Amino acid sequence: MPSLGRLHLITDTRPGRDPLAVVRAALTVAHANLVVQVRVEDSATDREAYDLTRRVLALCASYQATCLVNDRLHVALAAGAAGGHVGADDLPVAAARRVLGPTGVLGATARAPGPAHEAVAAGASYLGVGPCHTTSTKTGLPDPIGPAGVRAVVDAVDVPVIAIGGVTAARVPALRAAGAYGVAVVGAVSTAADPARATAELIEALTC
Ligand SMILES: Cc1ncc(COP(=O)(O)OP(=O)(O)O)c(N)n1
Ligand SMILES: Cc1ncsc1CCOP(=O)(O)O
Ligand SMILES: [Mg+2]
Repeated sequence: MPSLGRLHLITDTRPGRDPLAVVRAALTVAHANLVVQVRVEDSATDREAYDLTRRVLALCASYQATCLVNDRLHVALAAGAAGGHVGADDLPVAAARRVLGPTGVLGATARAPGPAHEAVAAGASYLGVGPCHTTSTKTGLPDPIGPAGVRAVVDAVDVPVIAIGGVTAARVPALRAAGAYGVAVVGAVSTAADPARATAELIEALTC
């Protein structure tokens, strides 16, 4: 597998957002450092998820950036994405690995060392770990684990750890110090007045 990008931009498809404009802006700054994860609302149809993924893939191709699909691995495969991301309500990691095959990029959500170890043993290529901080993007999450919680997972696995949840450029140094390989964001880029600038600040914090 080529090296994983360090900035994961998760599409924001809430009403009033323009996910493709945000992805376009982020790509002009982050290039191949960007992983775009296509995440749609649960109420979206597979056709909508597929169409958005195809459009994101077309944008990513010009920058050699990676495109993954959240939850819906059949959409990932049908659209030609590099892989997908699963959590507790999705296919189990071992089943997801069978769907994607040995070379697909497979992310799994984990919040603690035990489940993290199990996810890697079952075939996860990377882990999404959080929520690290309070987020308003997703409801129903457990309490934030903070950088110390990230460190506990990092110490338990040998795959890249992507910190998620309330991540901002200002919070990246502490997450990197805790061993995070990269970060995943929705709001920090999607709700920024200038998404390209917000992306640049995140990349700077991730690579300095
Ligand atoms: C990089 C990354 N980490 C965690 C998640 C969350 O996945 P999940 O727990 O399945 O929740 P939903 O995103 O499906 O609501 C993620 N998507 N990406
Ligand atoms: C999908 C998801 N899973 C844990 S936090 C989160 C949302 C992260 O969004 P933001 O970067 O706006 O906090
Ligand atoms: Mg999920």
